[in-house]
Formats: sequence, structure tokens, C-alpha cells
Amino acid sequence: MSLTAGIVGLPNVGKSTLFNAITNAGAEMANYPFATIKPNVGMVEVPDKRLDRINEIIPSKKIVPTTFEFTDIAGIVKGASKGEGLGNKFLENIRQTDAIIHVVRAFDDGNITSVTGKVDPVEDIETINLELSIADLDSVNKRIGKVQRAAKGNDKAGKAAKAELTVLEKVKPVLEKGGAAREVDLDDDQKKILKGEFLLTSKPTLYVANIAESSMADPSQDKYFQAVKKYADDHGAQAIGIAAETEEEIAEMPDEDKKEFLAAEGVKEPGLNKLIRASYKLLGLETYFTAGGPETKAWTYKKGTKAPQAAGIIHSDFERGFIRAEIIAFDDLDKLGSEQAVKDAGKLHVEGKDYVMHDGDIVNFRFNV
Ligand SMILES: Nc1ncnc2c1ncn2[C@@H]1O[C@H](COP(=O)(O)OP(=O)(O)OP(=O)(O)O)[C@@H](O)[C@H]1O
Ligand SMILES: [Mg+2]
Repeated sequence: MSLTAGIVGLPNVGKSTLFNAITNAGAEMANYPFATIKPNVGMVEVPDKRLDRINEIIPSKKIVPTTFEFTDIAGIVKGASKGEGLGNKFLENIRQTDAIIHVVRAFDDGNITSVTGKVDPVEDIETINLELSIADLDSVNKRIGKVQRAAKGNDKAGKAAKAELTVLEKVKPVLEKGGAAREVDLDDDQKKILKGEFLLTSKPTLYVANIAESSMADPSQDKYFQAVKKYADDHGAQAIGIAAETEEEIAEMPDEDKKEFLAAEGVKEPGLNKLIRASYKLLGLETYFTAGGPETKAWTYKKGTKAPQAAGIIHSDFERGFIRAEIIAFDDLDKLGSEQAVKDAGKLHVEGKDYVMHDGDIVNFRFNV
């Protein structure tokens, strides 16, 4: 399973800087618009303190964090939906992603060119979101044209078309006002239909204010971040303030220097860690652990996954020959301090094929092939 979060925004706002910081992949960074012309894909490790704690209680040779993907996408400009800038091609890059990390410039620096000639993060958010709405409106109108005819039939296909038409007609007026499909009130079946439309504005979105180093210790005091946060709150979304350039420098430091630098800046944890965790959640991902062997390892699954399919992530044999899962919740292990104490407290639970995995499960899969 490879879900990807796409880094999206206007040109020259710090998308590649942020991407480099998170992946250390060395994507080209430059102080001119359109430095990124093909999307860069990078894997990131998900920082998780629970791994260290598990390894402390059940020691192994190696700790292996889980990973997921970020994609650095080229800058989108006003008019992109009509082919401006590098146009539709980049909107297609966004379509391939599972969630959007929307980066806006939230730092003053006369040396860095702003394509809008000013720093106004909320206006920038609205510019991008409007382009995405226009592109989606185009897709929805085309789709309505196709589905309308089919919806006249009374057979199974006709009924499905009717259901789809209902969703499209709910979404259309919202897009016409520049809104997002994800903000339309839909029931679960309708949400499934919406997913099949592959609209840009239906993707879960996280707003990232790229702030100045001076605001890093406490982004909540930064006026640009506050504006972005308010926008996100009003739209039921999350916002994070990250000093991308500084984070990029930190990412390249040896571990000792990192600690020292963060302490000097008054930062408890790199903002990147927060961003990676928030993106992971945005993608609907959760983690289970395996321990007790040579490795203490984190595994990623999609929220709602059942035990056999979760086992299949390790190896297809585990799913094919699934018998049961023996599970300890991380919180129980953490609290009780040893596997034996967990067993004595009756907290080790044995689950069958219908068990829905919980974030933090420490699992031993039993299988037979
Ligand atoms: N928080 C920050 N403070 C000051 N300068 C920054 C900050 N973040 C990034 N920069 C600088 O802004 C410039 C543009 O950054 P970057 O190349 O990452 O933008 P981009 O959004 O990827 O642009 P493009 O759309 O052209 O790909 C770089 O010179 C970078 O060092
Ligand atoms: Mg770039």
C-alpha cells in the first residue's frame, strides 16, 4: 500500500524546501518560480516514540519505523485550471495524490520573490483553492452530461446513475461558489460515490504556513500563522506552522547538533515530526507493531483494516493462512511495564478474522500455510 500526500501551493512558497526537509531527498531548491518541473516522490519515516518504549520493555536488535510517501508538486498559479503557468499537467499531479499538504508563504523576506508581490497567506490559499474548484466544476459538468441520460433508465445501471447524479448536483453549486467538494454534506454511500469522481477538492487537506525562523518556537504567536489557522478552523481543516528553511537545515544536522539547536531555539520537537504525523493521520493511516523478534517494527495500515488483511501487509502467507491475532494494546504494555504483567492482568486478547485493528496494537499473528 503506497498512499501519497502531495505538497501543493503557489510557486516559490517553500514546497521543495519542505519536501527536502521531510525526505532529505535533495529535490532541487531555488529562488525562482517553477524550480520543480516534475513531481518528486520521497519516503519519510514516521517518528513514533512508542517504538522506543516497546523496545525498552521487549528488547530487540533493531527499531524499524514505518514510512509513507510525500510528493513535491510544481507551483500552481492563478489560471492553472485554464492552462496558465504549467497548467493542467500539475493539476493532474495533484489528482494522483491521496491527500493535500497545502503550503503557503508566511514569512517576510525581500530576497525571496513572491509571485503575488506580497505576503498574504489566506489570499494565496483562496487562489489555489479557486483553481481546484474550477477544475472540479469542469469535471462535474462533464460527468453530469454523461450521467443524465443513463439516469433516465429504471434498471440497475439507471439507479446507480441517478444516485451519482444526486451527488453531482449537490457538489456543483458548492464548486460554483468556489467551495470544496469535501465540505458538502453527504451520507456514507454518497461519500463513496464522491470518491469515485476523483475530484481535487474532495481530498483531505492540511494547511502549512511556512513561517520565519523567528516564529519557530511558538507559531501560535505568528500573525500569518494565526490567519491560516483561522481559515482552516472555518473550513474544518487542520493547520500547522513550519519554518521550512530552518527545518531543512536541522534535518541535515548530526543528532547531537540537532538537540542543541532545538534547545537554543526553544523548540521541544522539530515541527517536521508534527507535520509527518498530521499528514499520516490525514491519509487515514494507523500503526500496529510487531515485537519480540529481531526487530521492533511499526507497520502502516488503513484505518478500518481487519486482522487478516493487516497480517497480509507483512506477508501474503500471513493473510492466506491466518488463524488468529494475539494482541497487546501499547497503552497496557506501557502502563504495566512487562509482557508478563499484561498477561497476568488478563489484557492480552486473542482476536479472529473479523477484528478491526486499533492504532497501537502490538501483534503476534498466528498462521498456518
Ligand atoms: N521559511 C522560510 N523563510 C525564508 N526563506 C524560505 C523559507 N522557506 C523557503 N525559503 C526560501 O524560498 C525559496 C523558494 O523555496 P522553494 O524552492 O522550496 O519553493 P517552491 O515552492 O518549491 O517553488 P516552485 O514552485 O518554484 O517549485 C528558496 O530560496 C528557499 O530557501
Ligand atoms: Mg519546488
